[in-house]
Amino acid sequence: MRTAAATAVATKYLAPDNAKVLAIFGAGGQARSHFQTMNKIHKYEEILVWNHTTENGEKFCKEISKTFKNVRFCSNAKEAASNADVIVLVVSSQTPVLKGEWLKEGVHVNSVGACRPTWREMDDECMNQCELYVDSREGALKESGDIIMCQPKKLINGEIGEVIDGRCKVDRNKKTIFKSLGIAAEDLAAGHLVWKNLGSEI
Ligand SMILES: NC(=O)C1=CN([C@@H]2O[C@H](COP(=O)(O)OP(=O)(O)OC[C@H]3O[C@@H](n4cnc5c(N)ncnc54)[C@H](OP(=O)(O)O)[C@@H]3O)[C@@H](O)[C@H]2O)C=CC1
Ligand SMILES: O=C([O-])C1=[NH+]CCC1
Repeated sequence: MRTAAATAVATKYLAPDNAKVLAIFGAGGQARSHFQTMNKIHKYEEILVWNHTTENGEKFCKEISKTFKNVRFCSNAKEAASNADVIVLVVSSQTPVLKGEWLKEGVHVNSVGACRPTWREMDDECMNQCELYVDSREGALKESGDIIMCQPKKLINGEIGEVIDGRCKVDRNKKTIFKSLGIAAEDLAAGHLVWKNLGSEI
């Protein structure tokens, strides 16, 4: 849940205010936790799901349709991406699943998978069309295959912490990416919440 909470915070600061369509790429554990947190940021009218196996994608859609009616499985990744205002990539892929040529104006992409220096989930065109924000510059330059392998080399606009405290200004009309890799501050915040809510039980 802490990863999905971090994505939701990044989306709050980077995505267009009037986001109506969410696309989730992936149908595993992170897809489920992101479904829960992303709905707290925007009131989505539709959720589109793409997964490389249809069976698991449809199972995920059926599950979330119990609490969110307007959800649809797309067997074609382009269809999901090109209609979305916000995209969440939560796949264990080593090669790009999202292409820049599919992106809508002003879209915000949360890239949560591809956490190894040799793994990709976005193609170079996607990287180069978007303003790039990360959780940690140091981590991103060592761990993100999408950043390390991108040609031409992609510059990082800022860390999400710098956006939140106002040091880094964002133009929400532009296409944006939040590259998430996970940082210790998120674990500390999650641990603190658990501790606080346990209260007198411990
Ligand atoms: N940024 C961060 O802080 C964190 C990132 N992660 C990363 O998020 C990603 C998802 O994690 P999680 O949901 O827990 O993993 P799961 O194993 O639960 O789900 C993985 C998803 O990726 C799909 N998938 C597997 N192989 C491929 C492939 N070759 N191409 C496209 N899709 C594929 C699976 O589909 P199917 O099941 O149908 O095969 C499934 O939908 C992982 O890469 C993980 O490392 C995880 C935690 C924290
Ligand atoms: O921070 C984290 O827990 C992880 N980051 C990449 C995979 C798991």
